[in-house]
Amino acid sequence: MNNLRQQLSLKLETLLNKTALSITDQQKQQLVQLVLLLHKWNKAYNLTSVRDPAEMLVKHILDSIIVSPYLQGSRFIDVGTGPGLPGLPLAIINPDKHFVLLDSLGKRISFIRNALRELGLNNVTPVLSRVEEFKPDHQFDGVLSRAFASLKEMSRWCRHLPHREGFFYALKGQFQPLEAQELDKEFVISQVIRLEIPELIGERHLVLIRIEEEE
Ligand SMILES: C[S@@+](CC[C@H](N)C(=O)[O-])C[C@H]1O[C@@H](n2cnc3c(N)ncnc32)[C@H](O)[C@@H]1O
Repeated sequence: MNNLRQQLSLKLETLLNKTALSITDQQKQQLVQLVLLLHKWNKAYNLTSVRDPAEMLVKHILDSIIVSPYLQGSRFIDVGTGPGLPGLPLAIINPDKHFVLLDSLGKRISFIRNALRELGLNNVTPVLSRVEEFKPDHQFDGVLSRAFASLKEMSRWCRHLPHREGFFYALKGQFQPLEAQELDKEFVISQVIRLEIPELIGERHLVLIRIEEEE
């Protein structure tokens, strides 16, 4: 395991050098620890179809933290987070922001609770709920999602979650302009950002959506 930890640390360093992201040594160790936990619990909990830990670094860790420079505000919710993606890697590198990680599957939330203890993170609240039924005390600066639902479904189901100036941040492969046309009238796409992820084959996009309320 120590050998694997070293290999992953070296690979993470190489990947990060190809990005503009700057993170502390402790955060790098926590990201590697998260991959080791995903690898360890994957068989029992069926957390991800990616089995190879080195591939997890690219497809899960880099793919999550690459969003960090675009986040505006301090309170976020990651809906349909699964094993905490993109929320857990983002929480690791943004200790000053708070993340609610929500999923309707108990096993995935159990994994996240266990990971929080192992990683010593205190800026994350795991929530077991269907998103449509979740009633937060306060609305959020941002609603994150990755591999969750179409833009139309996600925006409808999560309409109650962002505050007036908040954004939806949808992390996707290809961006289809047709998906934008299908959105309900009050949802407006404010930005589509093409993301560059080292060693990842295929396109990645971050779609920012806001709600335009009628006067
Ligand atoms: C394909 S997984 C994606 C997980 C993670 N975001 C990722 O990128 O790896 C979709 C997740 O959404 C959750 N989910 C689906 N419908 C949901 C709902 N209505 N409310 C909350 N979670 C939901 C599922 O349990 C599953 O963990």
